[in-house]
Formats: sequence, structure tokens, C-alpha cells
Amino acid sequence: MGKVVIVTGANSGIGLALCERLLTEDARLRLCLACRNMQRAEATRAALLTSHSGASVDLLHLDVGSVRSVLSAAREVKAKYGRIDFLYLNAGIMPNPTVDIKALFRGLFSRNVINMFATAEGLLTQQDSPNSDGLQEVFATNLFGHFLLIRELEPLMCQPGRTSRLIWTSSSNARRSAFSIDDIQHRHGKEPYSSSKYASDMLSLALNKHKNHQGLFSSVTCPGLVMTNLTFGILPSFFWTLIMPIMWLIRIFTNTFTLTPYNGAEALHWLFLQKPESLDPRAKYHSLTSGSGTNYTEPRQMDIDDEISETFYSKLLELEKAIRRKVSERNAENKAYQRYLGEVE
Ligand SMILES: NC(=O)C1=CN([C@@H]2O[C@H](COP(=O)(O)OP(=O)(O)OC[C@H]3O[C@@H](n4cnc5c(N)ncnc54)[C@H](OP(=O)(O)O)[C@@H]3O)[C@@H](O)[C@H]2O)C=CC1
Ligand SMILES: CC(C)=CCC[C@@H](C)[C@H]1CC[C@H]2C3=C(CC[C@]12C)[C@@]1(C)CCC(=O)C[C@@H]1CC3
Repeated sequence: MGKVVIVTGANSGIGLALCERLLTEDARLRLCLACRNMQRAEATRAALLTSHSGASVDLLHLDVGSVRSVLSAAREVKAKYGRIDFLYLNAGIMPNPTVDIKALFRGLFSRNVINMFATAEGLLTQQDSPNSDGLQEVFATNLFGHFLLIRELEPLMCQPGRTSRLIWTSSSNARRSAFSIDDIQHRHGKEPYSSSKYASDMLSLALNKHKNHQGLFSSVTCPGLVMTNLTFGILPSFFWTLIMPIMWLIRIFTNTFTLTPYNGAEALHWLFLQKPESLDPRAKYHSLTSGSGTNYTEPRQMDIDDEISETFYSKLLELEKAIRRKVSERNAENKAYQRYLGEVE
């Protein structure tokens, strides 16, 4: 049987390019597109089948930012597949971004310019708010929903005699100083995106420590700067049109400007071809594109403290317990209400 690969956020950008690349790599793949918008997912499936006729492409309804949706999607996966070879944790959001234009101009004339373009350090802030589960939206989508999905699918991914892989789409914007262990959801700061991506780096390390002996391996990737819906949302479209030639020029000097989703998916695709035992759990695998347009993958060490990563993992397990309690209370209330309706009717 072909490998089972699930990709979250598969209907656009890097996720979609990855699906294209995986189907080209392995025609026997059983690919599952996990998306929140089924209309867009259907269109994506049709497009993939046009270029890869005969491929096996399933759809899964998953809003990774909603606890209820994650639990129901996980039930569907468990009923449908006997195994999962790869789970790509790719869906992500950056709501209400603001670019500090002054800092951008200052940065342009400083020695830090390359680092600024590679990481957006000091340039970007976002506004976040709580969702209907009471979790901060960015944390819920970029991190916690994926964590809950992993927890739900652990029985399928930790089977004797088999290995399963988790591959996160992190970012060069992930920064230790944006994350606080006392505010893991980033309720009080202005860099929820950076915090959530740093959180995924730490979680990956902790998962390797706790799950490698059960055959579950986790890796972190950075796609570089890619022009997708997410990045187009950062600045007005006329601005992007104006600076696009400059972006292609900068790319000659900055290998992190991968720019196209195909290039950005390089490390995600490369990891698909590697044996998990050969990978470094402390490395982030970067998609890079040289000035001449050649794609390659390079591991770079992550700035993570083992103790904080362990504390973070414990905090996530605690939060999971609290959320599950809330869900079962909500279910009990709903059942009681349904019973009451049945009695009065
Ligand atoms: N573009 C870049 O430069 C970089 C991107 N990344 C990361 O790459 C990943 C992919 O983003 P990218 O391709 O750039 O951007 P896109 O906006 O094109 O893709 C994001 C995908 O995530 C999906 N998504 C968002 N929220 C949810 C949700 N609640 N449930 C399910 N799916 C959801 C989107 O679905 P929908 O179409 O319904 O919105 C979309 O398919 C993200 O994690 C992002 O943080 C990392 C570094 C750089
Ligand atoms: C003159 C010129 C080229 C201006 C563009 C400035 C900024 C809009 C970009 C510079 C670095 C970029 C960047 C990202 C978004 C756009 C920039 C801030 C990301 C934050 C996008 C999402 C990520 O995960 C990482 C990217 C790092 C670099």
C-alpha cells in the first residue's frame, strides 16, 4: 500500500505546492488534503487530479483553529486510515499584520539589513484575539490545534515496527524573545505569530524526546520568504506590485528569498525523502534558493533551552486536559438540553 500523507492547509501556497511535489515524487501516495474550506479543497483536488490523473487524493474537513473540528477530523482519520506515514503541520495564519515602515527604512541602511529581510525582526507586529474556544486565535491555529491533532492521532502514529513523521512549517520569524513561558498563548504581546512559530520549534524538540522510542519523529522547516496569501496580506497589493522587482533583485543576494511556493516547499519535500534517524532534532531545515535559482535544504541549529521546551510540553498537556474537560461538559449540557426538548415536545 502507498504511503499515507496528510497535509493541513493544503489548498493554497506552500501546502499546495508541497502536494504537487509529493505526487510528482510518488504516484502511489495516498494524499489527504486537510482544509477548512471544502469548496476550495474540492477545487484543489480537481486541479491536482488534472496534473496527476489516477492519483489518490482524499479530502478532510479540518478547521485547525477549532477544538471541535480537530476532534471530529481525527475521528474521521482514525476510521479511514490504518496508518499515517507523514503528517504535515502546515496551516497557519498571521492576522492583522502591521509593518513598521520607519524600522524598515532604518534597517535598509544598517548592517543588519540581510538579517532583517531574512527574519523580519523588529518589522512586524500583529493583533490577535480569543476564539470561540477561549484560546488566542494565532496560538490555536498555528500551534494548539495541531498539537491536539497529534495527540488524537498518536495511537495511529505510534505503532510497533513502523515510523511516522511530523513535519512543521515553522518560520525564520520564530524568535525566542517573542515567546514567554508565562504567557504561552501570547495574550499580552504584539508578536503572536513569532511566538507561535517558536512554540512549534520547542514542541517538535519535546515530541522527539518523548515519542522517538515509539517510532514518531518530528522535524521543523522554514520555507523562507514566499509570496502567498499570507504574505500578500501584510502590505497593500499596490505596494507589492511596486516592490516586486526589488524583491527579485534582493533574491540574488539573499538565499532565504525563495519567493515561489514551489521553492518554499523545498525543505518539506526534501524531508519526505530522508530517513528520520538521520535527522537532527535540534535543527530547523531551511528551504533556500541561490542567486542562480537552484533550490537546496540546509539545517541550522535552533535556539532552544531543553528545560523550557519540557515545561512548555507539560503546559500543553495541562491545557489539553482543561480543554477536553470543557468539551465533555459542553457535550453533557447539549445532551441534557436535547432530552429536555424531547420531554416538552
Ligand atoms: N509565506 C511565507 O513567507 C511563509 C510562510 N510560513 C508558513 O507556511 C505555512 C503556509 O502558509 P502560506 O502557504 O505562506 O500561506 P497561505 O495563506 O497560502 O496558506 C495557509 C493555509 O493554511 C490554511 N489555514 C489557515 N487557517 C486554517 C484553519 N484554521 N484551519 C485549516 N486551515 C487553515 C489556509 O486555508 P484557507 O485557504 O482556508 O485560508 C491555507 O490553506 C503557514 O504555517 C505559514 O506560517 C512560514 C514562513 C514563511
Ligand atoms: C523593500 C522591501 C523588499 C520591502 C519588504 C519588506 C517586508 C514587507 C518584508 C521584509 C522581510 C519579510 C518577511 C516576511 C514578511 C514580509 C517581510 C516583512 C515574513 C515575516 C513572512 C512570514 C514568515 O513566516 C517569515 C517572513 C520573514 C521575512
